[in-house]
Amino acid sequence: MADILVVDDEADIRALIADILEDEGHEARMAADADQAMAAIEASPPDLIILDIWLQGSRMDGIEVLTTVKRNMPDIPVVIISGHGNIEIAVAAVKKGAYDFIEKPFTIDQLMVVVGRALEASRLRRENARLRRQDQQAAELIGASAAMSALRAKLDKVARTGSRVLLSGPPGAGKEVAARYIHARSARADGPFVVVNAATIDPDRMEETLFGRMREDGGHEPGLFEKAHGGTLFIDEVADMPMGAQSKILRALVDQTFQRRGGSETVRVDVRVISATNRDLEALIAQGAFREDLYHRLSVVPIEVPPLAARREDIPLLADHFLERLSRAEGLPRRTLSPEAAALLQTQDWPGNVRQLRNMMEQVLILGAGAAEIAPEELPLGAPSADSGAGLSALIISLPLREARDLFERDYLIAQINRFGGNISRTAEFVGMERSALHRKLKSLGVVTTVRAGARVAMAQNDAPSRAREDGDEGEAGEAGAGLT
Ligand SMILES: Nc1ncnc2c1ncn2[C@@H]1O[C@H](COP(=O)(O)OP(=O)(O)OP(=O)(O)O)[C@@H](O)[C@H]1O
Repeated sequence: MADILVVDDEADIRALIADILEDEGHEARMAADADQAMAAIEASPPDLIILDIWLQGSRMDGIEVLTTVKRNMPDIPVVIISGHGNIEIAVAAVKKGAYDFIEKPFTIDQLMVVVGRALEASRLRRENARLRRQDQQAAELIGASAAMSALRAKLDKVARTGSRVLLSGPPGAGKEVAARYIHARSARADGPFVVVNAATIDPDRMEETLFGRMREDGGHEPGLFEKAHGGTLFIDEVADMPMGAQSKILRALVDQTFQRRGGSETVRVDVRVISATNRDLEALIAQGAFREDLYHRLSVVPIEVPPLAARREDIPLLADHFLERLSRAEGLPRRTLSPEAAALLQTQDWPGNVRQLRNMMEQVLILGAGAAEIAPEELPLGAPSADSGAGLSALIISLPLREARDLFERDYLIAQINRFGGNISRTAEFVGMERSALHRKLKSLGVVTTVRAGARVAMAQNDAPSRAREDGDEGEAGEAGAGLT
C-alpha cells in the first residue's frame, strides 16, 4: 500500500482518481491547488504524486509544483496528467523530472499501469540507495593511527586507477575491508563486488566456480568472473588456488577472456581483480606451489595491511565502533568502554586482529553485566603476554606518567609493608630507602597503617595521593608510618 497525493483542480476527477487508488488498496490524499499540494507534501512526503499540469486559479501551475518537488524531494516520483493535445508540455515535464505522464481521458488500467511502474521504480531506487549505503559501511576503515592513515592514503591512490592490487597481512587484519574500500572509491563503485575464497572452494570445482559451465540444455551457469563484470573480483586466500585454476586465471587477467567449462565460446569480461593472502607467496613460488608469472600479474600494486598490534592506538576507536554497530544491530543498550578497559585492550597482542576484537566486543555486549560502562573485569582476556606491557594494571596504563608513578609507588609500598607485617624498618631495608625517607614518602602518598585482627596493615588513606600531600591529613588511622617499628 502506498501513500499517493492526487493534485487536480477539478473536484470530480480528483475524487475519481482517489477512489480508483483506494479500490486498489492505496491510501489517497487530495489537493486542489499548488498551496494545498505543497502543504500536504511538507506535512508528510507521499510515495507518489499524481499531478495535473493545469491548476486553474492556483498560485503555481503543475510544472512549477513539479520543479519545486524535484528540487526539494527528488526521490518522490511524479506522474503528470495532461489534457488531450498537450503532449509537448507533458514531454517537457518528463524532461524536468516527472516519472511519466498520462493523457486525459484515460482508463483505470492505464492509470494503474503507470502508478504501478512509478512505485516499483521508486522502490528499486530506494533499495539501491540502501545497498550502496550498506556497501559503503562495509567498506568503512576505522582507525586514526599513523599506520592506518598511511594505509588509507595508499588505498585512495590505487582506487583511482584500475590496477590489480595484492593485499597481504595476517588473518582478520582487514584485507577484505580494504578491498571493499578500494572498490567503493573506484570508477567501478556502481558495479558488483564479488568475493571468492580460494581456501574454501573444492579444488575440483574451482574452475567451474570462477569461469562457469555449459549446461546440457545449451544454456550456461555464469562463473564469478562473469558475475563481477563491470566491477571487482576479490580473490581471498589466493595462495590456496590450485595450479590448474592458476593458469586459467593468468589468461583471464592477461586478455580478460576465458571459456566456460564444457564450452568453446570465448567470453570477454571487464573485471578488476584484487587478491589477498596471509602467506608468503614468494616462498610458495620457491617451492613451486604458486606461479611466478601469476604473482607478478596479481601484485601490480602490493599493499600490506598491518596487524592490530602494530596500531594499538586504534583499538579503543575500533572497539567503540563495534559496540555501537552491534548494539544497534542487536537492539541492545549502548555500552562504552571504561578508560581502564580500553587501556587493558591496548595491552593485548590480538593474534586474530580486528576480527578477534570485534568478536570480543560482541561477547561482552551479549554476555556482559549491562552497566553503561564496561569494566576491565568484564573483558574475556587470557593471560597477559610478557612483552606487551599487559602485566601492568589497566588503571595504571590509563594515567599520565606522574599519576601512574604515584599510584604504582603507593600500591607497591602498601604491598611491601603488608608483606613485612607492617614493619617499616624491614620494608625500608628491602626497598632500599632510609626509614625516615620512607616515612615521608608514605605520608606524601597518603598511606596509613592501622591494626586489624591483631596485625598491622597498610592501606591508602584515599585514592588521591596528591590530596594527602596538599593537606597533610593523616586520617583516622592517623599514623602515616609514624611511630612504627
Ligand atoms: N579498519 C577496520 N575498520 C572497521 N572494521 C574492520 C577494520 N578492519 C577489519 N574490520 C572488521 O574486522 C573483521 C575482519 O576483517 P576482514 O574480513 O577484512 O579481514 P581479512 O584480513 O580479510 O581476514 P582473512 O584473512 O581471515 O580473510 C570484519 O568484520 C571487518 O569488518
